[in-house]
Amino acid sequence: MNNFNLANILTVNNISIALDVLIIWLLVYRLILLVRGTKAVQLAKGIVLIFIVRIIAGFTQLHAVTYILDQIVSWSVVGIIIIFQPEIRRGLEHLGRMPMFGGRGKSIHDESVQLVKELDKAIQYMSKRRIGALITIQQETGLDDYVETGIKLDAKVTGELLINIFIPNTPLHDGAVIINKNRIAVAAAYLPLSDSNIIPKRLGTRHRAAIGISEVTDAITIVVSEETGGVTITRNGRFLLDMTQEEYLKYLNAALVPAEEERSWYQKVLDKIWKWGANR
Ligand SMILES: Nc1ncnc2c1ncn2[C@@H]1O[C@H](COP(=O)(O)OP(=O)(O)OP(=O)(O)O)[C@@H](O)[C@H]1O
Repeated sequence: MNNFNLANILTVNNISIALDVLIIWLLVYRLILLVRGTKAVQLAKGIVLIFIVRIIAGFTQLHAVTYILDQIVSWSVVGIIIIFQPEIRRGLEHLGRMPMFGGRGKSIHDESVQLVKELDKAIQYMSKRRIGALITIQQETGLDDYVETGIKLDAKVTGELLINIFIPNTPLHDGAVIINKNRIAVAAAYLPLSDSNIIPKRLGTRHRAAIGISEVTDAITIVVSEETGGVTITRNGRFLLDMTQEEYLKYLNAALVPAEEERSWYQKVLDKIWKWGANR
């Protein structure tokens, strides 16, 4: 009965199996976050379907179907790399920006502080003058489907540019600005409208669009109301209405600015190894 032995469970083999599962789980999780909200999801569903049919065909000994599906599967590796190229590139860029790869953590922090500063400049200006604005900041989920609907800018985020975009009766003012990786990807983008019935009636389509995008992605969206000048932030289907400057700055800093690096011991060791390698 009493044969429970921790040493038997914590074998190198078991630990490596657990690590294996954990790493795969993390990779799949990050992949899902990356492709959520993009057309890649439909493609992923198709791939899963092919795999299911392949397994069934294997069990039921449908040799011709198995052969064809095997060919498709082996060629689809090349296809996947081509089709998912933007997502793969984004993922690798993300990896490359990790602090241990060249210690760029500080500059990501500084860039985010600057982003919040520029957003604040624009929000203050537009709020005081009742210039309506809709700004969506991409997080983990890809926003490619919505970026496609806008007019490409790929410009540095500055308060002045944001203000200029939303000046009424100018070509870019209608729709949303989408910010990705601290750059304005597009202006005049169309966001999905929420059909939630908890949204106050006084809020129109600009706010519905901001809540809509927050329901289907993890993006953070800022709305400046044309009617009241009120500032609203939406995220994960929730909205914070009529925020003061202090409130939205606190929110944006917490959500967008990574903490100044408090490097753990293993990160310090990795940094040292990386720098040692780079200096050779
Ligand atoms: N689906 C959408 N995607 C992006 N922008 C949108 C969308 N729907 C509306 N807008 C923007 O919102 C503007 C209309 O705002 P509307 O007055 O209906 O909204 P509101 O929530 O009442 O905001 P406000 O308080 O600023 O008036 C449009 O001119 C357009 O710029």
